[in-house]
Amino acid sequence: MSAQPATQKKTFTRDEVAKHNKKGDLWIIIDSEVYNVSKFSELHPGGENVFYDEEVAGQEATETFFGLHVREVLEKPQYKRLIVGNIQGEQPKLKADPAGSPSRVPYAEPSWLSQSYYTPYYNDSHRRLQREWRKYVDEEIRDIALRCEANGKRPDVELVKKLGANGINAMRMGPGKHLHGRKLFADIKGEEFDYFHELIITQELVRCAVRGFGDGLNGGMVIGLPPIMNFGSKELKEEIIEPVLAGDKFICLAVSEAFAGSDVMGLRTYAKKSDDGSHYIVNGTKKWITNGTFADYFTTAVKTDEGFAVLCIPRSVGGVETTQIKTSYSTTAGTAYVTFDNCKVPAKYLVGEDGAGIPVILSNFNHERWVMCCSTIRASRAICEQLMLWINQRKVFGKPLSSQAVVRQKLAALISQCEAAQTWLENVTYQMCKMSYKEQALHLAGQIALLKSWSTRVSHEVADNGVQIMGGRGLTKTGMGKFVEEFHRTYKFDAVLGGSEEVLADLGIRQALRFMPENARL
Ligand code: HEM
Repeated sequence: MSAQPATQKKTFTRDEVAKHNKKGDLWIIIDSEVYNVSKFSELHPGGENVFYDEEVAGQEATETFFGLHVREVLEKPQYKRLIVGNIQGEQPKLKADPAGSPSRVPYAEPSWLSQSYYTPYYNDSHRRLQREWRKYVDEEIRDIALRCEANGKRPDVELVKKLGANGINAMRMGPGKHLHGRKLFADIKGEEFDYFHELIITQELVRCAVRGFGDGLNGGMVIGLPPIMNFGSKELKEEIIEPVLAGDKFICLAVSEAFAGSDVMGLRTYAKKSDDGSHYIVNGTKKWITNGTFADYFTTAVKTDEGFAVLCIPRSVGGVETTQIKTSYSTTAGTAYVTFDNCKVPAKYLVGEDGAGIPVILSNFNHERWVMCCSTIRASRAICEQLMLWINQRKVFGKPLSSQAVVRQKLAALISQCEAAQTWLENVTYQMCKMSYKEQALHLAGQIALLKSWSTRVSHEVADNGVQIMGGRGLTKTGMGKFVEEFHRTYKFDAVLGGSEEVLADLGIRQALRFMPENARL
């Protein structure tokens, strides 16, 4: 039988396929589907020769294929076109589950999403949000995310506007009055929205495994808008909040400088109030400002004659320059070096009181750190899923990698840490749901600091051992190890940003010492 045109799908016996085993007439079988690779073999990125092996040419190549490629290769239209038919009486068994489905790989989902498990925390509205948001992320966001991550361009403004229209941008700001009466994604009621809903939004987005894009997609809003919402004047709120939530304007938080990172007291950016009090003249620089390259507003920590203050500086006042910083993640995050050069900022852009800027900046730290815990813990789990898939399908010395005890030991340690981290996170989230903002500041600042500090230690273990388990592929930007490579290159962001691992560990213990009973003795 001669090679069929790619469009004509037929059924074949294995004996028929076996006859197409030479250059110019070359077929292989993958997952019961017959591929005509006669022409493709010359273009194959893995080389032409691999196809002429007698165990490959005209033969069943499923296991060989999955030892070397990710499934997504077969899902690309240019390769789907190579299919000429099926093996008689057989059906594909290895197709991906539909978009939005829960993963069936053990430990790939937090236990509340695993079959047969119960949970005290999540109700029907959480489950509805999770189902619909995962589908949306898989179908509407993932491809854009992969494209932007690769080309380094900012996330599509159209997408941000869609997320404004369906309520997601507002939901990412956490529970509160801004959600009451608003139309929200998955028909969640603003009044019932709690921190578990927010956790779901954050954790599901992380599954795309594109760290730069994740921060690029309004990361600046998540940390830059709360000071306006909590401390801004009525006029400021009216000017900024809705346009940002709608995706018409972009905002970022500008605190860290080349001179000062976690050491907020060392900031040098200075805002000099005019004699008539009508405006400030701002001079200084800011560094590592997420979304800074495209932000319209900069929620900026400054020094003033009164001490510290926060000014929400519009780019439009002039004198604001932003340049892209190249970091270890994609430039899609819009990370900027910002210079303020004699910016004349009207006094109405003061957020809170002049001289009382520190509480404005500090007030959102717990929430910001908790969001970072949500994402780093979920990203670590996603990597464990990749590792489970890898050890299951990769063969070494003729046996699956999973047959090596040392590999199982490593994975056991990683999965245990991910499980423990998620459980701790859910406990903290539950406390947040029960406590007022003030109570959270008092009782949870230390807990959240310790949780974030430990979560990024877990990420470190996952990244480090993930590469060891994947080998060279864990250091390669394409192919089977690409998510492990990306995680290994970017997990440190969470360990450094939002309070470094060591500073937070220390904060956790210092907070605890404040509560030591006076009569505590060994
Ligand atoms: C329809 C069948 C096939 C298609 C569409 C295909 C496609 C690809 C693509 C796109 C890559 C580069 C992407 C990546 O790094 O994963 C690749 C790499 C490779 N392929 Fe294939 N391939 C096919 C079958 C095979 C078979 C049957 C073998 C082995 C006998 C093979 C061996 C390789 C090797 C060794 C590499 C390099 C992998 C690496 O660098 O880790 N391919 N293939």
